[in-house]
Amino acid sequence: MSEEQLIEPPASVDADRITDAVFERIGGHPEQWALFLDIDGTLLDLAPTPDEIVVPEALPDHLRRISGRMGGALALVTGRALPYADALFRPHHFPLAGLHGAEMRAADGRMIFATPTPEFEAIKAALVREAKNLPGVLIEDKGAAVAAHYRLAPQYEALLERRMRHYVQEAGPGWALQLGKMVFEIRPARASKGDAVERFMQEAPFTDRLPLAIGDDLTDESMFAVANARGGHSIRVGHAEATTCAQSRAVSPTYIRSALAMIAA
Ligand SMILES: O=P(O)(O)OC[C@H]1O[C@H](O[C@H]2O[C@H](CO)[C@@H](O)[C@H](O)[C@H]2O)[C@H](O)[C@@H](O)[C@@H]1O
Repeated sequence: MSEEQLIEPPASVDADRITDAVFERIGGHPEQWALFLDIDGTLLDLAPTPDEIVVPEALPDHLRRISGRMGGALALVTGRALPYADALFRPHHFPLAGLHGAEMRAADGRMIFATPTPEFEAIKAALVREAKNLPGVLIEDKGAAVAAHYRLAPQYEALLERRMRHYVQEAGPGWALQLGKMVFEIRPARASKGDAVERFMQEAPFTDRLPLAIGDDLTDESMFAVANARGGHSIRVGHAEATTCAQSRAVSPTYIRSALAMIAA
């Protein structure tokens, strides 16, 4: 047996082949598809802190061109706060769901806002105070959601999870704990990314199209389920070992960006 035969192909090879075929179908018939894109870890490489992400220069224009080819049926669906996510792709504005689906700007510009209650503001303040004693832990205040990041301080993962479970209970039934990549978040319980995709699909220009949902994290699983149920397709970006209901895989945001660049061209 040659050395080459001894090396196992990466698990993602077949999955990427399927993913290639999906992008080819969309490129060939953009009018039949609706595209739902997660941001961190899907369009953008993960960074050590939330504000250190880099938006590759060509990406906003590529998204704009694809959106044009798809008759506007491209939406961003993110855990970020809506204004933050929006600013990333300036000067373009796409239909957008923020805070894991709790706030939205529909294709016609209509807004759904999520407002923090005074009790939730108090919880955020307590969390900020507590994090001062946990060096490296970053608290991201997103208005009606809050994220506690431990990427720079993994030693606090267990402690932080306990504290976030405590705070979400204190916040009451209107709030939910969202696990993510080196982050614990408290977000409004009433909506998910799946709900957001479902809402977009009720309205033009998304109706009667096949949804393709692309994401990399637990929060994206609900939009994969909606895309699958509607006969579309779902792609999970990243390591093959994560359990997912996505129909195919892609290795990295770099892969996703180059596939999108091809459709844009
Ligand atoms: O739904 P997404 O668009 O994927 O947003 C999910 C969360 O992404 C951000 O945190 C993650 O990315 C950071 C930058 O790469 C990284 O430092 C962090 O460890 C990740 O968890 C964002 O800060 C959160 O608000 C989003 O909910």
